[in-house]
Amino acid sequence: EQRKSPEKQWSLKDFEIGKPLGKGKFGRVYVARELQSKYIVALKLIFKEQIEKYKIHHQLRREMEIQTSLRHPNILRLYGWFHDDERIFLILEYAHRGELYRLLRKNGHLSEKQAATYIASLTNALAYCHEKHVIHRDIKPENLLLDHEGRLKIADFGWSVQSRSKRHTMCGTLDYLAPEMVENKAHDYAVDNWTLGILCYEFLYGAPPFEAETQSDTFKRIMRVDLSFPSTPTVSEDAKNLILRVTSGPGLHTKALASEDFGASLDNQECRSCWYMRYIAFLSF
Ligand SMILES: COCCOc1ccc2cc1OCC(=O)N(C)CCCNCc1c[nH]c3ncnc(c13)N2
Repeated sequence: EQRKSPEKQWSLKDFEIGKPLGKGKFGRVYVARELQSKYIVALKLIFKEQIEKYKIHHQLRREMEIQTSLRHPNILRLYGWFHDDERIFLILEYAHRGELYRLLRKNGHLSEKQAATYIASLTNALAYCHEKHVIHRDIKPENLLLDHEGRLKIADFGWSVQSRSKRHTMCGTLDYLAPEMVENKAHDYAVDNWTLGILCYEFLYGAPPFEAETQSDTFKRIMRVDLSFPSTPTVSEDAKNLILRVTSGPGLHTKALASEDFGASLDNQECRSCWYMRYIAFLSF
């Protein structure tokens, strides 16, 4: 019978390390070339002592299992991993044009067409994740990358969870968190939908809608959904309606969550959430 080839055991000697691509909370990312195939990848190095110190074994293992299982054009591939005495190495798809964040900061804000393209890619990637019961929970511009064709890739599923029930873990930077997250309440797929609205606002205006001097002020603004549209740059009514509709989104889902048969409703919740996401994708063209 066809024998499955044993998983190749990679090691550092299989790669030639290139320039650093950036430094994250738990590790650095480098461009690298696999010597045999000459294939260009990104290598993320995470020091084991950091994993011990921040006790992120489970989170990292869950993230690696999730990202390895996901296959979508807008989700950065995790091809495999290996480790030596002090480091873990993630072998990742390389995004040649780097972080969307830099493009946003360089241009100040994006055109509606560009914003709509990225939001549609994000929506499709998140709808795919939700169909596989994965909630990302930490979508922010730093984790959005662009490949050599300018196609959006979501990286860093550090806070993602395989979810069949309510989640209670507090995570993510405050700016992008939905009300039920900042209230540390049970949350579900809708939190990623909410973040789409926040990102859409940031793509079009150059800053997230609830930015404030202090975290507690941002917290209050999120809870009040205290969102307003500056007079410049000029943004179409359709785009504003999309943002308003999605940031009122948690209300829709929260009603379903509040119902005592939450578990049962989860299935329609999922299909509602996926329907909702596809609807957003349709709207954002
Ligand atoms: C536990 O970790 C899970 C995987 O997390 C990541 C995978 C790939 C990443 C970044 C990831 O996490 C975020 C992070 O480390 N930074 C914000 C610093 C580096 C920014 N990368 C910039 C970059 C430029 N071209 C790239 N092509 C592929 N991957 C890249 C980059 N970065």
